[in-house]
Amino acid sequence: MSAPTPITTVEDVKKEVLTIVTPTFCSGTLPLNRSQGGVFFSKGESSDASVINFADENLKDADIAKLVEASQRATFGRGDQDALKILDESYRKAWKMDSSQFSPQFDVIHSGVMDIVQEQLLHYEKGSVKLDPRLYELNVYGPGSFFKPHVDTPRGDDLFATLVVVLPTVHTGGSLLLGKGGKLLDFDSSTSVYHPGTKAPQIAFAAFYSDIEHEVTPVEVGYRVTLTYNLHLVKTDSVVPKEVPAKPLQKLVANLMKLMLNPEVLPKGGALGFGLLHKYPVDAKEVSLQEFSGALKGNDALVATACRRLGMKPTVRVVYGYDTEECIVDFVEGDGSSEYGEMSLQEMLSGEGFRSAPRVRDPSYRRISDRSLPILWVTPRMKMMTTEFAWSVCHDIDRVYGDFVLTAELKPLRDRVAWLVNAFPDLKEKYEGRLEEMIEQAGRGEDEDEDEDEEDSDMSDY
Ligand SMILES: O=C(O)CCC(=O)C(=O)O
Ligand SMILES: [Fe+2]
Repeated sequence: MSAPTPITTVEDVKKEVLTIVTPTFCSGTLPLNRSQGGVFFSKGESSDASVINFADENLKDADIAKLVEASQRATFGRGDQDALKILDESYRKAWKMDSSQFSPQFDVIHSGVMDIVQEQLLHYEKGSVKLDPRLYELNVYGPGSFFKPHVDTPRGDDLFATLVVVLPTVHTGGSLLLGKGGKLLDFDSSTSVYHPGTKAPQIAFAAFYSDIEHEVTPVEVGYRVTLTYNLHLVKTDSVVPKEVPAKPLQKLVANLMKLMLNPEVLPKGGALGFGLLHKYPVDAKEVSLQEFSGALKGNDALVATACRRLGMKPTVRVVYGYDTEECIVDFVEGDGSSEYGEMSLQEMLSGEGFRSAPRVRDPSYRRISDRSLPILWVTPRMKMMTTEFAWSVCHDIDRVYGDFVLTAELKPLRDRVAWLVNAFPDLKEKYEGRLEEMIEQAGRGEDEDEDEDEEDSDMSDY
């Protein structure tokens, strides 16, 4: 039997990256004791507080009506500025209380909810980050209340996910649908806020990356009461040991490895490019780009981890586009100057003197380097100059969701095969000498092209 072919194509890897589904949400239920069921609240200015206990099996709609009385009509945000919050009951019809007005006894950390959420949503990310839950609002959805499809406002660069805790009340309707039309999850909390056997009150929770589209379908009967938390990314000193789910990662590593071994794939080196599947908050006002310091979500984190395992350093970059031109720039340290001389990003995006050559900056240089690397796109890239971005610049909004790409530098064939053989000793055996043959061939090719290479090294076109 002859040795297997150690190659795969970009199309194969693309198909794989796009079909792996790392969870983008998680949901569950937890019993609610009386000692955790109380919610204290005040009527705004007034200092007398009332309390309702949601673990009380005899809780009546009339009790919840008191909560409604102390609440305001819910607005929704455009951008992260309160001045831009809009009251539009054709879009969101519900009541809300800001976190300054109420205090739940329920503890989202000690109850264990955050452990579950972190485990699921930080799946493939390094163990040095965790999610900090910040209580945001209490919402009451009565009969006819709903929230149309939206993504949550990117409050701060570190907003990562949203957690909704549904308190036990008798109601029907009011499903949380994740993904367009609920294609990811139809979370009908009305059927899970009481234990199916014992009928004991319990909370139902769902957490999801904040850039995922979601909606709440109309409540039909009763009240649906929720606590919402913004889950912010924070660094931790204590590195949490993690068990990374092995299967999808192993499969992707194996496939990417075969792509690296394909002599037709960037034999002289370059970079693999992946359009990220999720969006991340960016500061729309910052003309000098800042380093991406966040954690990656779901499949994006999986791709970065797979690249790292194969010795390719993944970097998150941004693609700016204007008209038909585009360029890829790195993040600079934020000293006020852009990559493009003294030009601001806005000026750059408005077309004045825009540099159209897509380039990858060598990470070891402060300025964009003259060395441009060809990029082979595995998954399609998005452009940053979206209508949302333009809207934010015009309307003075601080943060928007941006589209990012991940690039992983690919060494010339000879070097990368040598690296792989060293890191994965069983490769040699598996491909029975074919790798040496390939290295030799690649070496010959490089020698032949050398002169030509030097001449056009600044001008390589993609
Ligand atoms: O109540 C829910 O399930 C989700 C509410 C929501 O989308 C929000 O408050 O932004
Ligand atoms: Fe939302």
